[in-house]
Order: sequence, then structure tokens, then C-alpha cells
Amino acid sequence: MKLGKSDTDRQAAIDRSLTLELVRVTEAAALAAATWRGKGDEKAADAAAVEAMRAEMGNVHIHGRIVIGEGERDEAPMLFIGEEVGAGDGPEVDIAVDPLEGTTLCAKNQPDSICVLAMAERGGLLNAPDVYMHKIAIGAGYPAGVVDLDASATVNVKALAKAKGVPVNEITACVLDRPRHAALIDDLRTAGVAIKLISDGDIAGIIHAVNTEDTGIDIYLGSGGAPEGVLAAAALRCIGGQMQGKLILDTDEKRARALKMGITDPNRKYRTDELASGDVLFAATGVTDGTLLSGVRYGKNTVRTNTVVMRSWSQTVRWITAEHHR
Ligand SMILES: O=P(O)(O)OC[C@H]1O[C@](O)(COP(=O)(O)O)[C@@H](O)[C@@H]1O
Repeated sequence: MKLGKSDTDRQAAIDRSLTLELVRVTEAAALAAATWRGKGDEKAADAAAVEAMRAEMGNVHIHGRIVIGEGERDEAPMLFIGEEVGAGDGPEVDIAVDPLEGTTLCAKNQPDSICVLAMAERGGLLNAPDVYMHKIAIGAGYPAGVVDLDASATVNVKALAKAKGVPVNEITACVLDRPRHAALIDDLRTAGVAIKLISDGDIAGIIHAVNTEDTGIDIYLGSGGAPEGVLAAAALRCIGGQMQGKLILDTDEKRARALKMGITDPNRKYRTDELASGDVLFAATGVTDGTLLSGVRYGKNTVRTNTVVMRSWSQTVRWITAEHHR
């Protein structure tokens, strides 16, 4: 991975030893959620992940503040927006969490349910309200702006194919399988693109579009949760690639909610480094077996977890398999 000039020129703002502490946090959430795998109860799985993540976060040496979490203080008892987390004896950082991304995937024991956390310098993560976001993402190595949210899907896949030097029918797009994407899916198929439909989990979907050599996916397109968009951008700051996101603020109530969170331009298109800026850490642990990570595995005496942890400043990506004694 190549370092961007702006990354090499600045000092690392977050102590690197925190990366391993984050791994413990997402591991704890995954171990808790895995006990609810395949049991058809999304809420219980999510609650278990939230509680475990919150408890383990108390051991991390930070003055943390949740900017993306389980909702507003009145709707979430733990990991609510604005909650102070961490041991209180380290740097001031902002935290975005999705304690269980793909609650339905976990409840049905389907691929790519993961526990996710990102950490950035204060003010480094967009305080996104819980609304939908239009998203587009591609891997590294393309000129800036080769795809753009304001262009049609057809124009984007043609531009991407040209930049890759392949015919459009060799491009694969990842799209969330939702009725709202019917026209998008039609347009992509008419253009000749192969579509990988996913039932949930667009953080993994976006990371897959950057890991093209491993996944065969060239581009992610469509709308999904805005909080998930910020978390995906945090990952892309570490692994490269391009992403754009635009909040869907289509009612007065949503625009007012966004304004309360400091978003003054409801039509703004955000680049990756505007969704997650400065020094950023990202960690995700697999709950169910997936393309991104293996899920929690129960052995006779040990339980195994798989985690990816990355950092934007060094662009280091670590894959950590841990054996936890029972
Ligand atoms: O299911 P919707 O309303 O289309 O929302 C899409 C969002 O739901 C997810 O698929 C799963 O979210 P949950 O884990 O909250 O169920 C996200 O990855 C995605 O951003």
C-alpha cells in the first residue's frame, strides 16, 4: 500500500498501541453476538454485542466520545451519541461503532455479519444522522473522480471499465438487494454488468469493492445506512480506494435532525476523507463466516476469532486470528 503525501507528512495522532486494544473490543462484541447466531433473534444478538462492546471499551486508554452509535441518548441505553467511553486516561478521540453490522445476517447465520469500530482524532468522523446515504466506491489505482455519485450508474460503470481497460461486461457491481434499487439493477444489467446482490451488510460490501483481487467486485453502488457509510469510509482511509457519500435528507424532519448534528448543506457530496479525516483506526471481527472474515469458531477448549485492524497513518492492515481459552 502506498502512503499518501499528506499522511507521510503528518505525525501519527493516535498511539499505535491502541490498535490492539480496539481488537479486544470488537472481539468481545463478536464473541457475545456469536452466541445468538442462527437463533432468529436480531434484537438479542445486537443487545449482546452492544453490552460486550461497551464493557470492553471501558478498558481502552482513551477519552472517547461516541459520534456514531446506537442512536440518541433517549433511544439507546448504551453507546448512544455523545456518550463518553474509555478508561478516561488517554487521547481525546471520536468513536463510531456498529456493534453488530448485519443483525439479520447474524440471526440467520448468513455471511459477513461483523462487529465494527472506528476511532479518529476529535472531529475526524462525520456526525451522520441515522438516515440513508447514496454511496459509490471503487478500489485503488484509478484517477480521482473516475466515478461520481452525480453521474448515472451506466456512465460510471462505462468509465470504470475504460479506466480498467476491460469491457463493461467484465465489471462486477455489488448492490444491496432492495426494492428501492430496482431501477439501478435494471440499468446495470442493461449495461452488461454482473451484479452481486447482498441481502445486508454494506460496510463489508464497500470493502469488497476495494479488495477486487480477492472478491472480483469492482464497484459498490446504491443507498444504505449513513452511519455504515462513515464506518466504511474509515476503512477505505486505511486500505485505499475512492468513495463518495451523500446523505438522503428528503424530509424537513431529517434535515432538522442533520442540522442539529452540524450538517448545514443537505445536498453535500462527501469524499472518503471528508467522511473520515485525520488519523483513523478501524477494526472489525467476524461473527458469521464471510468473504471478509471468518466467524467465531467454537473448539473444545478454545474459541477462535478473526479480526482485521487497520490504521490510516501507516496504512498497515493486520489480520489477527485469536484463540480465547474458555
Ligand atoms: O435494510 P435497509 O433499511 O435497506 O438499510 C441498509 C443497511 O442495513 C444493513 O444492511 C444492516 O444493518 P443492521 O445491522 O442495522 O440490520 C446495513 O449494512 C445497511 O447500510
